Amino acid sequence: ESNISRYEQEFLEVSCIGSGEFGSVFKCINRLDGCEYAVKKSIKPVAGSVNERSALNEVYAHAVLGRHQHVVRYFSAWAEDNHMFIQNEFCNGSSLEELIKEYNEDNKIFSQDDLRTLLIHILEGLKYIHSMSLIHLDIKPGNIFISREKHYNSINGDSHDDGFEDDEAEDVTYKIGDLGHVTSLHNPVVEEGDCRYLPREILQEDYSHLPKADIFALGLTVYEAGGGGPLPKNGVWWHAIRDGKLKDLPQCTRDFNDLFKLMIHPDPTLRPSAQCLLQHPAVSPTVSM
Ligand SMILES: Cn1cc(CCO)c2c3c(c(-c4ccccc4Cl)cc21)C(=O)NC3=O
Repeated sequence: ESNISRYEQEFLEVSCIGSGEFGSVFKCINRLDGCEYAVKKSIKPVAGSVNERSALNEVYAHAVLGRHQHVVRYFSAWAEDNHMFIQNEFCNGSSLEELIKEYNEDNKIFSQDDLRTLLIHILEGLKYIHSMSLIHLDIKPGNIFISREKHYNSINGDSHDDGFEDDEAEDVTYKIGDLGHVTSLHNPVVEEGDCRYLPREILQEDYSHLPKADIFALGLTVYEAGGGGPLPKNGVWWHAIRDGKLKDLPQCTRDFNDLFKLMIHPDPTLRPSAQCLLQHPAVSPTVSM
């Protein structure tokens, strides 16, 4: 019957985990499989509007991008009673934006190794997205979600509990989410992302090197996680960054700081690709045979 909502039928709503002009995101439990999901509920966009294109883009992108460890997994999308729903993988460790806020409040900083892990995970995700001739166009801390898995490896196999939690290891996985700005490399329809992470060439409507816009945004995202934020939305400092000027992060080496400058280079052709950065000595130190 039309008045029974699929959302209510299939999901138990646990809590609201985000809301904005886009709509609201809920942590839900699927009544059939008992798993947790993130379900975004938004007002159904007007047919033919920019919002509809963006909403359809998101679902097309998820459908094409299938499954990758560093891209938030998509399960389903549907429309009912003037709303649109998209059901994604629930990442239990909140967003990078929230984690950066916590670190700032607790006066903690990401170590260079933490930054390297973040960089590698998102580069792997971007390498996959770009390999499908797609561009994300809104890489930023608020669109990077974290999954944490606890592993209990029994130390040297003996069963007695020495009372220390050292047998608890925690794996953190960073995932690219929110594919609402994704566009195709070949016939790009650019919906600009957050201006704090936007390279100058996109503002000037030069779409000839779109994958490098994601590299630029990732460079500033990792820089911000390392304590380089908050990033300007406009003004003199916004332009200084687009001229390639970034203060060094004190916890990082010369090489790592130079990596940020390379990723945000004013000339997009001089920014390395995701594939190239993954082989950069400062990112994955080459094993000297
Ligand atoms: C605000 N917010 C908080 C979270 C939980 C992070 O620990 C979250 C998620 C998503 C999304 C999301 C973003 C864009 C489109 C659809 C969804 Cl479900 C939003 C999320 C998503 O796709 N998966 C999430 O975990």
